[in-house]
Amino acid sequence: MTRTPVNVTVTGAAGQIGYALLFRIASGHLLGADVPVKLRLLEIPQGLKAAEGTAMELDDCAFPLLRGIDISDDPNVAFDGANVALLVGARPRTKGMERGDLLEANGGIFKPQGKAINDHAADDIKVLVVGNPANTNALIAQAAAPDVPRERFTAMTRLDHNRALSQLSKKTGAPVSEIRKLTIWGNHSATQYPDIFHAEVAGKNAAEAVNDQAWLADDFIPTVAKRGAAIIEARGASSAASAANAAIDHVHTWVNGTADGDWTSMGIPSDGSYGVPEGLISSFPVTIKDGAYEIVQGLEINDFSRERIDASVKELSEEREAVRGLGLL
Ligand SMILES: NC(=O)c1ccc[n+]([C@@H]2O[C@H](COP(=O)([O-])OP(=O)(O)OC[C@H]3O[C@@H](n4cnc5c(N)ncnc54)[C@H](O)[C@@H]3O)[C@@H](O)[C@H]2O)c1
Ligand SMILES: O=C(O)C[C@H](O)C(=O)O
Repeated sequence: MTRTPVNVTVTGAAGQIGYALLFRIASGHLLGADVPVKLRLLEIPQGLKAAEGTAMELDDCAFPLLRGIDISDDPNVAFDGANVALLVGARPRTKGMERGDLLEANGGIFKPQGKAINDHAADDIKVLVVGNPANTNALIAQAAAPDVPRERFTAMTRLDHNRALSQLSKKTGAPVSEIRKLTIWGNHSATQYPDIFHAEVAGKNAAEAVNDQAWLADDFIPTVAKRGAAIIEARGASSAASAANAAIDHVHTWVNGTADGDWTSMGIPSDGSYGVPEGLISSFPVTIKDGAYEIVQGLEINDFSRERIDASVKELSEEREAVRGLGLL
């Protein structure tokens, strides 16, 4: 049976994450080995030539699933008919820039993109925001798209989730495949809280298996939370292939579901669960079935976790207030 291609829009397509992402989307890793895709690349005018070069390389791969590539600097064109949107392009923080300036500059990107999604995307649109500050950029785009169900706007914390899996695997010696139910709570920032109290390593409670509070507080949590900065320090550029990989994982799991007995972490609009104020786009443990996610309910949150979740959520609330103050919500 011939399937209709899925339209996948990628913003910031000429950037370093874009370069690591597009080939994997075109080869079937995003949606599945039997799902044809059409790529819609959005760039700013200065990025168009490089995006065209990437498109030439995509052509040269002769990917059987790739049914077309369109390139534009107009969000209204790039999001037309989009089924999946990966919002990667963002304004990076530069020297001397205050947080308010950064939020304002990103408002200038994510507000018009949200409006273009509202006006032109397909009814089943799923949006993943990767560009930082990802959670609040997702909130800005969502606010500009009142006709799109709000749960379709998500922010990426899957890279943090994957980083936490890897660190826990190194500590316990168990392969990543034997670790389940890890959670990233809060913001994709240094305040995020990677939680192993409900995680399992080879079927045993992870916190009990580790049994090392000092490692948890002084090594694991800061290593995961500050990994982005450590990569920048080491590479001289922010994470790209691992970020692209996490974006693939995020959408693949959103479309295909979580495994039985496991969950994943996604930045999603809060429904008030776990004391996270309603509407904030915060990371939660989620299970996914038939393309719809649900927050895992009923987890007992100990004092150690509560304090850290609250700190990250406070930061998200402050970011929301700041963009409200800028008239972006
Ligand atoms: N959530 C996460 O886990 C995570 C991880 C890594 C990086 N990031 C973020 O992802 C973003 C992209 O990273 P990168 O390394 O690819 O950056 P990059 O600078 O290499 O590429 C960004 C691209 O976006 C383009 N761009 C800028 N404004 C645009 C707009 N309005 N429309 C379309 N394109 C636009 C630029 O021209 C550039 O080509 C950054 O904000 C980075 O901080 C997030
Ligand atoms: O781009 C950054 O500031 C870091 C990035 O969000 C990461 O977690 O690697």
